Amino acid sequence: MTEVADSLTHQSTNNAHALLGPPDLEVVNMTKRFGTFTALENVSLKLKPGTFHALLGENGAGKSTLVKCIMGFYTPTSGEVLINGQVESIGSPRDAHTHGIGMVYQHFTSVPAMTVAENLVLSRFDNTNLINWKKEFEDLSAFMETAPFKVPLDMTIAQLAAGQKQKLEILKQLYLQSKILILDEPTSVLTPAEADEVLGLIREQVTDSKLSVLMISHKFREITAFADEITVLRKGQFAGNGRVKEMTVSEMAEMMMGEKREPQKVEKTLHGEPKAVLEIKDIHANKDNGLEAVGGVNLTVHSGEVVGIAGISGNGQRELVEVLAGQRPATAGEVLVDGQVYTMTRAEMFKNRVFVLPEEPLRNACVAHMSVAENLALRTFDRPPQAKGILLIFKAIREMAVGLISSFKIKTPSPDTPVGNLSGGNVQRTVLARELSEDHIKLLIAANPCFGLDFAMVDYIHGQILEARNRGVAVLLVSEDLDELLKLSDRIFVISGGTFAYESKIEEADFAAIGQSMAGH
Ligand SMILES: Nc1ncnc2c1ncn2[C@@H]1O[C@H](COP(=O)(O)OP(=O)(O)OP(=O)(O)O)[C@@H](O)[C@H]1O
Repeated sequence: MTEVADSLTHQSTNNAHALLGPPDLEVVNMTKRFGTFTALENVSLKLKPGTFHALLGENGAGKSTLVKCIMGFYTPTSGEVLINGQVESIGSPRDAHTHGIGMVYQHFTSVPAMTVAENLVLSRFDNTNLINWKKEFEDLSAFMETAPFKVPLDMTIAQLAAGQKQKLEILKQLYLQSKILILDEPTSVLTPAEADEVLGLIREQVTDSKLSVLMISHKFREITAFADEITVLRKGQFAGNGRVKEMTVSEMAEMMMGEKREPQKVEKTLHGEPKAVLEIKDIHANKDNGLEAVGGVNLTVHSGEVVGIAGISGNGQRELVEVLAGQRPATAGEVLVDGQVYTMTRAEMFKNRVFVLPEEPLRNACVAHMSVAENLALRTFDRPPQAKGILLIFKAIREMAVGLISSFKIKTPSPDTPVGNLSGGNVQRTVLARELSEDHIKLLIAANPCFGLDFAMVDYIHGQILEARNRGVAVLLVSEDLDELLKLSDRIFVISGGTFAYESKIEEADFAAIGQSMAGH
């Protein structure tokens, strides 16, 4: 295809979409089975043009399965998608795109080494062989002029902060002329201020009838601030819907859980004389590309204390946690536990009773193709009672798994299901169950422990962390959720550019100063 013809084809598809407002989207009696397990049963939902619709439900309720059926990632077992009243067969995200439907994921999908402009052009579904970059750049500049947020076209993705990356993911969909945006927990990597900014700008597009939005969210604050309507799923079935203005948060929560639940409150209590448990001394560590990620940090966590580390992702906190978990070498400095040099081997972790909840548990703390029971046993499989005779092993592993599945309410078809088949929140529960169920923890290092969990589970985990603290456990909590840090921490640090930019006792913490340090000012 010639440059001109190619460019014309692209423009004509764009223009066809651009002139129209969002279509009416309806899901009718959608059912999706995985083998004998029914993840979604007869669910219907209406997304009226120019509305902001939130999709709620506990972990494993079927939210992602529903949107994946709409997007054509999954073929529904039965049920239909209607667009402007017409039954449409959507067999792939490309089909969804031709109907103006686009999805923004929890995690970024742009190519880090390429520029914003290159990523935008690459995201198009046309089979472009030849790209006229001069023309593309002009078109992109014109698009950026009218876009609700600005991201510099010539910067590489690696240079962008998390907030800008998420804005780019949304811009990509606007560039593709998507009229229906499906957002899967879009703010989980943003600070509260960034989340409000991004959702506020999307809300304006919805109010102007340029977009419709279907957003999966666990955050009631965002739902009440930005959404018009909700649909609630429970155990794969429709549990209710309604207009946000006419509902209270506890009514929404009740719809999700099927029962009224009061939030659990754990008070902080004073523990005996605090002892230094974890001492981090001038630790340096590199990123995967060899550049320095952690530039010399010092920190002590005492028994009976939660020390929080706030920071926008990409400021060295991931690498610091990986050093502490024995997954990345430190280039300088040392770590002490109970005053002794600590080398993070599995044997030392066991001896010192150190427990780690890393980020992205499916990648860092699970073996995706192994069963839930095997993953729950990863810490203890080589110790009695799980390691005597071969039969006893399986029996003990299974018994332990059944107990943990029940107490941590892990939604899994069976203990033998591969952990990779569980919903995101239930993978997180599996790792939490394994790491928090031990009675004898001395030091707990947790990175974003509540990422992607529903409100009831967040409440439960917060309670577990505080109870551990009250028992005298030293807790290092690394989180991108400031509300969580302010609620749980006794002292708070902000990491920015690989060093601590702020430190305070929680009673004296200054919210504005924390925000500014996070932003690197
Ligand atoms: N590919 C798959 N194979 C087997 N079971 C699956 C598969 N995908 C999802 N499931 C199951 O379907 C159920 C619904 O999962 P889904 O991911 O839709 O939940 P969700 O509401 O999005 O949860 P979360 O809030 O935790 O992301 C879960 O019990 C999950 O284990």
